[in-house]
This record gives sequence, C-alpha cells and structure tokens, in this order.
Amino acid sequence: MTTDPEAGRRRAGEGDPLIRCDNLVRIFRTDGVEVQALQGLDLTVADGEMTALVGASGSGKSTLLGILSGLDLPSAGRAAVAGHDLLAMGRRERLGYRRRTVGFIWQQTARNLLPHLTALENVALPMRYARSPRGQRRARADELLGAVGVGHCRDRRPAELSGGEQQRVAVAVAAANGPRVLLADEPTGELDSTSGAEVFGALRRANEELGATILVVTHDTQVSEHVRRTIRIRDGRTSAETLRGGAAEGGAEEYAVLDRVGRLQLPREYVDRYRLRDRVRLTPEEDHIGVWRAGADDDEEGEGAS
Ligand SMILES: Nc1ncnc2c1ncn2[C@@H]1O[C@H](COP(=O)(O)OP(=O)(O)OP(=O)(O)O)[C@@H](O)[C@H]1O
Repeated sequence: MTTDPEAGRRRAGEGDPLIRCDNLVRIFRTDGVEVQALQGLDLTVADGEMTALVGASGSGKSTLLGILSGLDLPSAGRAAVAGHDLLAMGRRERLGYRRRTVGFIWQQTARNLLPHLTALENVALPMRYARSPRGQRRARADELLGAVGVGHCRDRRPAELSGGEQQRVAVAVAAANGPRVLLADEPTGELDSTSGAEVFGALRRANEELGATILVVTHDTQVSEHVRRTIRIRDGRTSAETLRGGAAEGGAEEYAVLDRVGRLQLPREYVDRYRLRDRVRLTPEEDHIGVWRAGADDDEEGEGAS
C-alpha cells in the first residue's frame, strides 16, 4: 500500500488551512426575534481544495459565505482566510481582501455580470478596479474566458448568453484578480444538470489551472459528484463529510466533524440504524473506538457501530 502523507494531512484538515472557522456564531435580531443562523460552526479548508458545503434551506450556508466574503461579521468565534483575520480587518484591509483575496459567484446571474458590458469587458472590470496595467487586462480576460470554455462568448453581452455560459463568464470574472479563494453560492441553482456540470467544469479548471481554493455552497446533494470533499451543514454547524476517492479509489469515505472540545455528531442514518438513544457506550480499542447502544444490562447488548 502506498501512502501519501500530504493527502493524509489535507484529508484530516490539519496543516495550515487556507480557510479556518472556529466556533463561529451569527445571531440576527429582527423585531425583537433572535435567529441563531450559525451555532458554533467549525470549518477548515486546505489550500488548493475544492469543497462543497451542502445543507437544507435555512441551515446557515449563505450566512457563512457572507462572513467569508468579508461582507458580514460574526457575532462570536473566529474566522481567518489566507492569513486575514476576518474579525479584525480594518476598512482598508477589508477592501483589499474583497478585491484580491476572494472572488464570488452568486446564484442570480444578474448579480454577477453587468448587462451593458460584453463578457470580455465584464472580466476586465475587476482588474481595472485593482489597477492592473491596462495593456494586460484584455489579454488576461481572453485567457480566462478560454480557460473556462467560453472564449467564443467574449464579445457578447449577458442577454446574448445562456444561463450556463453566464455562470462560466462569472467564474472568469471572479478569478480575474487571481484570488486565493473562490466562493460560490448555489452557482448552478438556476441551471439544468448539463449546464450545471459545465459550470462545475469551469470551477474545476479555476481550481486546477489557476490554483484557486474553491468553496461551493448548495442545497443540492448531487453536488458531491463534482467535488472530492462534501461537508454537510445542519442547524448552523458542520456535521459530517464525505470524501470521494481516498483509500478505495472510486469509493467514498464518511467522516463526522470533531470540534475542538471533542464533540461529534453521528449521522442520522447511523443513529436510526443502530437505534442509538440518550447515551452510547464507548469501547476504546487499539486503533478505533467502538460505539454501542446502551441497554438496560450492558452485558446483553449486541448492536453497535465501530
Ligand atoms: N439578515 C437576516 N436577518 C434575519 N434573519 C436572517 C438573516 N439572514 C439569514 N437569516 C436567518 O438565518 C438562518 C440561516 O439563513 P441562511 O440564508 O444562511 O441559510 P441558507 O442555508 O443559505 O438557506 P437558503 O438555502 O434558503 O439560502 C435562517 O433562519 C434565516 O431566516
């Protein structure tokens, strides 16, 4: 068996992650009503990973992206991206962070592109804001559009593009200033599955060829077909994750997220399948821990997961 220590470290979320959230809390207060959108969320994403965060409506996905994009601030906890402490950034650092460190792709295509500009002009615009030399902008915009497979759309305006093409142009716009991180909020939500797969192809190219670390949030559980790592978010906390490939090539490995104080949430299907309730018995072994259903008489119980 061959081992790849680097892959092992990345898989375990150790090393020096590019995105790190510790115990993130975000409380919204409207008309005296309090909603806790993030309830102590922990997340690490290694440099160069392409990860999907999947959760039901209201689980806190957009709230997390708002914080990671530098638009919103958490109520408590810590969040750092590419060496920027998101809670401590001043106005100037925040502006630079939003311009150069992170790029965004939103679900609504209209939010990503300016309607009166061509695809090429849309991609060149963030470079102008970042004061890139004028002579280099068009060439880089052309190159980016080619990389995400929509070079043929360069002179068309958004209204002359399909939804999938618009989103691929949006990936090029988001990647224009060479950000370390690309954040995408339901980027395929308004698309059919073929166009959605093409958008994921564009994100993968941004990941593999441009080196951007990518975090996609979606409620679509099918997204795991397009990424190696899928993290599930439930009630404002990360709960479990699936890694495709890994030890058994082509297979998938299931993980539970372990927080800093050792709490983990067992997947609902395991809780149901092994009829676990209230408390479980733990049996430490040399290389794993057994989790057993606690019966009235501990000697008689026979079912458990290990
Ligand atoms: N600005 C806000 N003011 C008040 N409550 C908010 C605000 N933004 C989000 N919430 C609440 O926080 C919770 C999480 O919302 P969030 O939009 O992050 O979930 P989501 O997983 O992105 O859902 P969806 O998939 O429907 O977009 C929800 O209960 C939502 O109503």
